[in-house]
Amino acid sequence: MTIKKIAVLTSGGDSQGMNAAVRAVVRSGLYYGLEVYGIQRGYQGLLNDDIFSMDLRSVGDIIQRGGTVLQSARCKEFMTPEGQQKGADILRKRGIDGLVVIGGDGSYHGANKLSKLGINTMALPGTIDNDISFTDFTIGFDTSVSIVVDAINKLRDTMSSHERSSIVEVMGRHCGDIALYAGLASGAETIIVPEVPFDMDEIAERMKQNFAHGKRHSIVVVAEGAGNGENVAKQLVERCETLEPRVTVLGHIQRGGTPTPADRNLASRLGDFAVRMLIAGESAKACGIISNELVLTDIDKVVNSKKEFNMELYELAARLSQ
Ligand SMILES: Nc1ncnc2c1ncn2[C@@H]1O[C@H](COP(=O)(O)OP(=O)(O)OP(=O)(O)O)[C@@H](O)[C@H]1O
Ligand SMILES: O=P(O)(O)OC[C@H]1O[C@](O)(CO)[C@@H](O)[C@@H]1O
Ligand SMILES: [Mg+2]
Repeated sequence: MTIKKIAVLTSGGDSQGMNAAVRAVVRSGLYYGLEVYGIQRGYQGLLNDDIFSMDLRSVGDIIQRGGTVLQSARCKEFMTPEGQQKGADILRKRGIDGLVVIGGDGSYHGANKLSKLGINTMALPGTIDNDISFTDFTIGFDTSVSIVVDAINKLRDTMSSHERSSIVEVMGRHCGDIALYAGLASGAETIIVPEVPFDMDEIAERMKQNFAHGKRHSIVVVAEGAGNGENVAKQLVERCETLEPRVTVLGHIQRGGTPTPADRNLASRLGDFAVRMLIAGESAKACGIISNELVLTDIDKVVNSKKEFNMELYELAARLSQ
């Protein structure tokens, strides 16, 4: 089948670089002679038939912008078989024969359902969480980690002056990658993630010992999926009242701001790849990057496997933070 019309949407939590990905899909699509449509507000916009034609100028001046010009949403109706059927019918009625979904694991599930209903679908990893398997990195993760590292640099200054401990809660509902990569890059003493069991007695004891041996401030990074910062601070004080922890919840700051060059380039490569693969007749695939090579994997396989946690990096961070 020759592809003529494609559409693109962004879904789930936004991520820095989604705009660069949308730009790449639109410009590559037009370059290869396709008609390209944008769907506003993710699957919600699809169900509302909120679909519009895009041209070269629709994606001008957005490569450097965080957020998503297509806007994003979490859509309950699309979780139902009836909602998914309605979405497929709308795409078919409009003659759209290829869909690019940019989003996280939940959005991938939605794309998988649409592909099972006969829609040619490509999924791009757009989430700060880095929780998608068959790709080393997701679009937005690098920017998010940079934001966390920048914040920890600042926290370190004041923690050092006052000889305190900083508890930094970062995003990652079920995935500790932001905590891991930001923790390693900022020399955090402790990294608490959902993938690795932790012992608060042991953490408090190590902090106490460190303090006694001259390391008089420390950084503890907690992924939200492993607990909340306030709770961690409370448990530490219960075990050692001299620790003086201060909690910072970085929250949605991690999802905003200009994407790093790494995220823009990843998004540009993946967006263009998705279009070329649709034209080549591929469908029901997830686009990713492994060892700097673009790779295509069945979406079904991706949504049914959990991303492997990088224990090597976790152990490295522990070795270097003594
Ligand atoms: N199992 C599913 N079947 C169909 N659609 C789904 C499914 N799970 C999620 N979706 C759709 O995808 C949307 C986005 O999913 P979710 O809220 O999990 O965010 P995400 O894409 O994982 O992004 P992030 O985790 O980065 O915020 C949901 O609101 C829903 O419309
Ligand atoms: O406030 P929202 O938009 O529901 O998003 C919060 C969640 O989305 C993510 O940031 C991913 O985008 C998670 O890490 C976080 O738990
Ligand atoms: Mg998700």
